[in-house]
Amino acid sequence: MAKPACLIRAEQPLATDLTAADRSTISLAGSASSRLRDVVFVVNPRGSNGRTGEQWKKLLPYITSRLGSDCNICESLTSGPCHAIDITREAIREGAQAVVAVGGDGTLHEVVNGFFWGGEPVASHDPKSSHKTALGLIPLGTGSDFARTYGWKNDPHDAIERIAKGLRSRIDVGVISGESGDPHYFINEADIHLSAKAGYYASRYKKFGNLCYVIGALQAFFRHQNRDLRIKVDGGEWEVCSQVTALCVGNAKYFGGGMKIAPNADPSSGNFEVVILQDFRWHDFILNLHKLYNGTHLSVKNVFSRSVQSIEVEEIIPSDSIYVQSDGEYLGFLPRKFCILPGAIEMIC
Ligand SMILES: Nc1ncnc2c1ncn2[C@@H]1O[C@H](COP(=O)(O)OP(=O)(O)OP(=O)(O)O)[C@@H](O)[C@H]1O
Repeated sequence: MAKPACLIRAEQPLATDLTAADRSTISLAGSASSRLRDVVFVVNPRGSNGRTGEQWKKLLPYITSRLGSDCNICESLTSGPCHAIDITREAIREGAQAVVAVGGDGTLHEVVNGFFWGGEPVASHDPKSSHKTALGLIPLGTGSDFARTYGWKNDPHDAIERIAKGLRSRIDVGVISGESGDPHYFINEADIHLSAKAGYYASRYKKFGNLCYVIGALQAFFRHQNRDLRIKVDGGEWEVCSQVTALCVGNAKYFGGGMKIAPNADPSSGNFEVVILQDFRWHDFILNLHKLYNGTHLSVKNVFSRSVQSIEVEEIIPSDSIYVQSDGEYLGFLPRKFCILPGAIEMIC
């Protein structure tokens, strides 16, 4: 079975102390003023197959002119997977007004994980500080699925206007715990089995844009076997879910580059929408693909949806053939429990 590219462990003590190199990646693009609050832009130059970095270079002068009189613009380019987590933690500790993820869902996922450490929200070093750091997003990824729930396009100018207005809304965050108990956070979707395997393969074909998800799904069906799982919802009794093709825990509506998998999910509701596909074959997937994209698949035979605050999942016969991803990032283990943290982050919406 494939190994995850990077395992985010929010309790890793290493992450508390940033190296000088980490600090130096946060640079001020405008003229810094101590009166103004910092807005830290965490940019993945490799997002969308390198297009994010190119777009960012053109965007920075506009951001400086649009926002520079109200805040210190801090630019921080990530050097590789997981770097965005450390940058975010450091920015929050230094009292940033906002940390803005610039890239796709993977970058947003890492920034969200940077809002937590040791199972707790990260706080400013300054005990007198009363403000909370907000999360912002300039969606510039391949799928940019989280943004779709809000109707946001990959249009950076719209995103900059949202940041300029600065309206905040509390949104829920999902927390995943494995056997070791190390928490791992997600903001969009966590999903198990076929869809996660499809996402894993899709990541190899990002140069084809959104088509990567269809290629990934077709490849995932090759040698795919549905699995019997048991689930426990909101601490109730264990229930058997036979022949599960995919189980999706939606905090927001979309995954896989625009599939509206959890059409009733709302990141401000305090609940996940869990959608379970059972006993699907590749031809069921093809026949219902248009319904998955427009969110009308809940009426299809063997598709079940429910609103939950927590769900525990186990394989009835343990195997190492179950793929799991959170926000499109491959996890590499079947976590025990998915719980909602209501209103855990203030987002610039
Ligand atoms: N400097 C870097 N070099 C290579 N990979 C990086 C770098 N910085 C971040 N990454 C990794 O790139 C991955 C993908 O980035 P991102 O999600 O921004 O773009 P995307 O995959 O094109 O978009 P989407 O996830 O919306 O489909 C992230 O998971 C992150 O770990």
